[in-house]
Amino acid sequence: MNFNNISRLRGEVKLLGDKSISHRAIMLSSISNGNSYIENFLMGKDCLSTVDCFRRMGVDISIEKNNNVKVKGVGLRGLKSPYEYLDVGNSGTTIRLLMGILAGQNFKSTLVGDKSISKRPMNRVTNPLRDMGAIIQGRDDGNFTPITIEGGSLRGIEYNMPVASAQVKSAIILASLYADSKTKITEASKSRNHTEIMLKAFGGDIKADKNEILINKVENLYSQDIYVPGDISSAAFFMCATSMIKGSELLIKDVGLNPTRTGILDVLEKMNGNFEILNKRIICGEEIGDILVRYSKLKAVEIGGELIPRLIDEIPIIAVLATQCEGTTIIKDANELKVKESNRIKSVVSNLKAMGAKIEELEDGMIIKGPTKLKGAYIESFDDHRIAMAFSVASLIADGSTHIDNLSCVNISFPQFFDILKSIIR
Ligand SMILES: O=C(O)C1=C[C@@H](OP(=O)(O)O)[C@@H](O)[C@H](O)C1
Ligand SMILES: C=C(OP(=O)(O)O)C(=O)O
Repeated sequence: MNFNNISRLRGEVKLLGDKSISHRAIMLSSISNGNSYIENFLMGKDCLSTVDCFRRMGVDISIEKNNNVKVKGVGLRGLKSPYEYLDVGNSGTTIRLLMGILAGQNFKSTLVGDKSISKRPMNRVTNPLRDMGAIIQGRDDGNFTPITIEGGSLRGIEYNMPVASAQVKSAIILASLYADSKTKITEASKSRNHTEIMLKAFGGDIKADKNEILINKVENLYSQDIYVPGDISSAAFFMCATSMIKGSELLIKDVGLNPTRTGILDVLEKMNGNFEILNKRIICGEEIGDILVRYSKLKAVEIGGELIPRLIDEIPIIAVLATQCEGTTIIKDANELKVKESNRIKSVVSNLKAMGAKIEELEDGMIIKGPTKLKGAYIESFDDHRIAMAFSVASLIADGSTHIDNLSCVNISFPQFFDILKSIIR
């Protein structure tokens, strides 16, 4: 793949559904009563791992034309004991949210995943679920896969979140559906709230006010039709590419704009980016709109604190963008990057250094001085989809050719990435 000497990006694109919302749509539809239709589902490997796990527990899920999915819900207590391992592949969202649901089942099940998953910490979910009464075993006292969960009757807990993580929060919310008393979760920094929004639509008894969430048990959840908005985390690659390449202009249609996910827009605005939000509306409780973005001369910013959970997956591409900003960009408070598909602080710093960027690694982030003309290099993706895509964008603005290993990992979250990129290169 070589994208040297492109002159600009132009056009109109529509992206497949948001990854976080697609996972939740399969999970909640599976444990509700009735048939749910999911439109614009993300047919990426991670979301298909979620589909596979629920099929193994007896849920009839059919993938139909045009990225639509039909789920025949089995109800809160209708999942069947799987006779094989539940394989979550590369997906942190699948394993952590599923652990919450499995904690409430009257059967024992074992979760496995790929090499990357086997290194990601699960004790952040294991600990609160054990407090609720689940029996969980796994390597290093339930911290790493394979993880076996013996579910059963659970009790509600009061839980102050030690890390800003929507996966942990969602696992506790989903387990609370099976608990005999109320659960209260308090977040220090607000993480994405798609579970709260969708669960309410399915008939869950959940109240979310600022950083506090209260959940009570219900007898049933009821099926819903869900439209999944375009994934802002995928849109971010094209928004940043367009902002960096002179003469570029791109319209990205129907993107999810839930405020817990729009940190990238706040950053672009602070950098002096040129973009407009058009056609803003709400569908299935989620904000959605079109993003019209144009090239502009950018300036450095400081990124940290409560902004981090609102743009955590976008940091690799933001770091690439920062190399083109005038001044010093500081990214801090981003320790969570170390426990993603790769250690994203190290992956970003080593690859940007190889391309000639002025970048310094911090314990919890990085410092980038710009603007720098990047040069082509040999890039290691570390089999991390966001690293492969961020550096594919970096290659567009680099002198000389860039080689990135294992580009196929983009299929985890964005199988159409290269097709869409090719379609907008002018
Ligand atoms: O809940 C979710 O769908 C996600 C939450 C985030 O992880 P954490 O909860 O670990 O921050 C994010 O990085 C991941 O891509 C998706
Ligand atoms: C971290 C990510 O996903 P997950 O945690 O679901 O593997 C991601 O998509 O960047």
